[in-house]
Order: sequence, then C-alpha cells, then structure tokens
Amino acid sequence: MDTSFRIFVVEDDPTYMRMLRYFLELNPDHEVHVFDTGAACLDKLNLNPHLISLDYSLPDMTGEEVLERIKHYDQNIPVVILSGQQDVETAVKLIRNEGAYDYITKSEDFRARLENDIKQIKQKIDLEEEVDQLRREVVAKYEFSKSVIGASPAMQRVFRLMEKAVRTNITVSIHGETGTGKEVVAKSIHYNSTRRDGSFVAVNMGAIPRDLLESELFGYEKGAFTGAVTRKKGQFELSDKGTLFLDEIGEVGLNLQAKLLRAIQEREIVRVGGEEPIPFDARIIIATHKDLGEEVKAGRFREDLYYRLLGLTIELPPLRDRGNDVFLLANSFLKEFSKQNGLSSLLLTKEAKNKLLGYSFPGNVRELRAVIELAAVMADESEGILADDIQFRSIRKEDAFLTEELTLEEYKRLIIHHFLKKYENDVIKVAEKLDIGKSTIYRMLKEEKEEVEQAG
Ligand SMILES: Nc1ncnc2c1ncn2[C@@H]1O[C@H](COP(=O)(O)OP(=O)(O)OP(=O)(O)O)[C@@H](O)[C@H]1O
Repeated sequence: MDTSFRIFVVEDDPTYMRMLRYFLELNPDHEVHVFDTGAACLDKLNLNPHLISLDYSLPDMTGEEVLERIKHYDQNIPVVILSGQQDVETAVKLIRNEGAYDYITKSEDFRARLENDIKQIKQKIDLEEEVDQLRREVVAKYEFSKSVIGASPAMQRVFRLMEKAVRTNITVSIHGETGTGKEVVAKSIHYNSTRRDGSFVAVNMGAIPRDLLESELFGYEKGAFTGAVTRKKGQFELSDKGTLFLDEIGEVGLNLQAKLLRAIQEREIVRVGGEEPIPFDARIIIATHKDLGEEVKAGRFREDLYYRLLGLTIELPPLRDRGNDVFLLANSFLKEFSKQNGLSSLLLTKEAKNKLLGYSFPGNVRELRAVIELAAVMADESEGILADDIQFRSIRKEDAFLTEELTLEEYKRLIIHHFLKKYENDVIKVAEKLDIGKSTIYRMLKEEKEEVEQAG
C-alpha cells in the first residue's frame, strides 16, 4: 500500500521554493512535487496530491484562478494559500467562498502553521480510512447474512471468522456435519473478498473416482493417457485469481495428498504427463465433515498437509445448536419456494414451529430445506403450514446409531438409559414402555455401579 503523503508546492520565489521543499522533505513519508507556475501544477493533478501549498501571486495566473481550477478538478483536495501580504478580506473570501483550506502569510510562524495544517489533514485522512473500513465491514456483514442465514450466537461467531477471512488470502478450513452450509460459507467468503472477480471453483473430492482426481485437479497434456486427445486445464488452473474450494478433503488418498502438498507449498502445479511447472494464484478453502486430526492419528492423512491446510478454522455448528435460526431459515426457504412457484407466501403455525424446534435435524440445513419444500406443497394456503405438513423422513439418525457398532449388551444399556432420562428415572414406566421386567433395569444399574467401583 502507498503510505506516502503527496504534497504539491506551487511557488515561483526560489528562496521559498527551496525552503518549503527542504522542511517538507524532512519527513520521509512526504513526497514533495514543486511547480513554479499554476499551469504546471494543474497539469499534474492526476497524481492526486493530499495537499497543495499554493503561492497567491504566480507569474501565469492568480492564486484564486488556480484554486478555482483545482476545486473544479477535485473539490476535496486541501489547498493552503501562501501569501506575501496579509489581506484579511481576501483570506476570508478564499476560505469561505472558494474552498481554500487555510490562508497563511509568509511571516515568521508560517512553517508552524503549515505543519499544523498537514497534521490535521493527515488525521482527517486516517479518520476517513477508519470510517471506510467500518463501512466495508458493515457491507460485508450485510452480504454474509444475505447468503448465509443465521442470527444465533453460534452463527455470529462464524460471521466474525468470515470477516477475518475475507480481509486476507489465508487458507480457510471449514469443518461441519453434512448439510451445515460449508459450501455456502466458502462461496460467501469468495464473493466478499477481493478475489470476487475471479472464479469460485468447487471440487468435491469424495465424488470423483480416485484415479481421475489427479487429472481433474492438475489437468493433463495431450497424450498423457489413452483418451487424452487434447491438453486440458485442471481446476487449480481454472481457479487462478479466484478461490479453489476443495470439499471432502478427507477423502483424498495418500498418493495424491503428497502432490497436493507440493502444489500448495510451491504454489505451482504440473499437469499429468507434463513437466513444466505452472504457477497458480488461488485462495484455498477446504471443507470436511471428518475430524482430520483423527485421520492424521490413524495414518490416513499426512500430518504436513494437515498443518498446511489448517489456516483459519471455521467450525460450522449443527442446525440443532442454532436455536431459532431454524425459523429464519424455514421462512427464507418458504419465501424462495413460494416465489419460484408463483404461490402466495405461507406462514408457519405455532404447532409447526414447535415440531421443527423439537427435531434434531441429522441432515442439518439441507434436510430442513427439503422438509420445508415438501410442507409448502402439502399445505393449504389459507391455513399456513400446519404441524402435519411437516414430515421428517431422515434415516440418518438410526444410521448413525448403528454405525457405532456396539455390542448388543451395550445397545441395550444405551436404550434403557435413553428411556430413563426421558421418563425422569421412573423405572416402572420405562419397564412398561420397553416391555421388560423392572428387575432387568435394576440389575443393569447395579452392574454398572459395580463396574465403576472396580474401575475406581
Ligand atoms: N446458513 C444458511 N443459509 C442459507 N442456506 C443455507 C445455509 N446453510 C446451508 N444452506 C443451504 O443448505 C443446503 C446445503 O448447504 P451446503 O451444500 O453448503 O452444505 P455442506 O455442508 O457443504 O454439505 P456437504 O457436507 O454435503 O458437502 C444448500 O441448499 C444451501 O443453500
């Protein structure tokens, strides 16, 4: 970033010219340009000076005329008039009516006054930059919340991290269960960053067969393998100047991990069948629902690549931890769906809301979207969305339960504890619900107690 403070000195008196240049250049941040005519100064206004010190009597035109033309070019450039004589009337006129920043007579204290003006102008610029930065942040927030819906504290944390991500080029790793919006977040970071004019390229590493993944990512040269009849660019090259979103990074095999590490470290790739390194300039965003740390421990993911990719980590909370965001999202999906299908906007009834809130959404926002779309189809327009219109069809919860692969005895304990919790430790009721004897429950609790005592 250019941090210099550009000052134009318009002065035809050689002594003053030298003196001004000398003391202004004492500050190494100052970039001083000196002109001995008004025309020469006007000619260089495209350099965007931060301040112009203008002698009132120049050989080619009056100071007033130069001032007018400077203000015509850009009324925000501060112009300080330096005059040989004190003329209060002219000073007032120039400052009040013509937009001069100050009027200084070339007397003993003129240097101190000019320095003071410079200080104030710099403070104003700093302040303006601060306001601009705040404005950018507000705009960014607004943009995020347009594409990534959420107001819960858990999502506010996500927004704060996204704000940090958009300001830099740092690698971002997004972790979250399926359907939590990892791709939405990645896209929103891209479109709010300075790379927004480049492409957002998403590659789902889990969806591409392993033997095709390398050529998909790095491209290939003509004749690299049977079927490679022309040269083809890979996703790394296609995302140049933009963002490369590597989804399901945990699915990549160890062989390709080594090549990915090399590419990311060197910032260049080699096409399959090629030799020449090709530089790329893309921000990398990765996403995974797996715990990559655990994958490293299990030897399925390279530790060096893991640290390379970690960057700024965004943990996307599951929908069940986002409280009332479920209504915000549901309403937004309803609005979108009604608009697309030319329907009038449907509202959620209280019962429907309670039903949504009581459900754990193992498929997260993607599942909510499907549930809401179906509800909109089922609902009667005059009644809005009723509880009965909301139908959950997820099988994932049971799946997750079974993939734990416990023993039958362990499953039995899990189920009994679940019911005990639900019925506030009412053993008789639980026995009744599960159709087992009370003694089975008491025996299990006793066994568990003994196990704990033995362990302790
Ligand atoms: N906060 C959100 N606001 C609006 N829509 C969202 C939000 N989160 C997710 N969605 C929507 O939910 C669906 C799933 O989102 P997305 O594909 O980004 O999830 P994901 O975490 O990348 O899924 P996967 O783990 O399967 O790759 C999309 O239709 C997306 O538009």
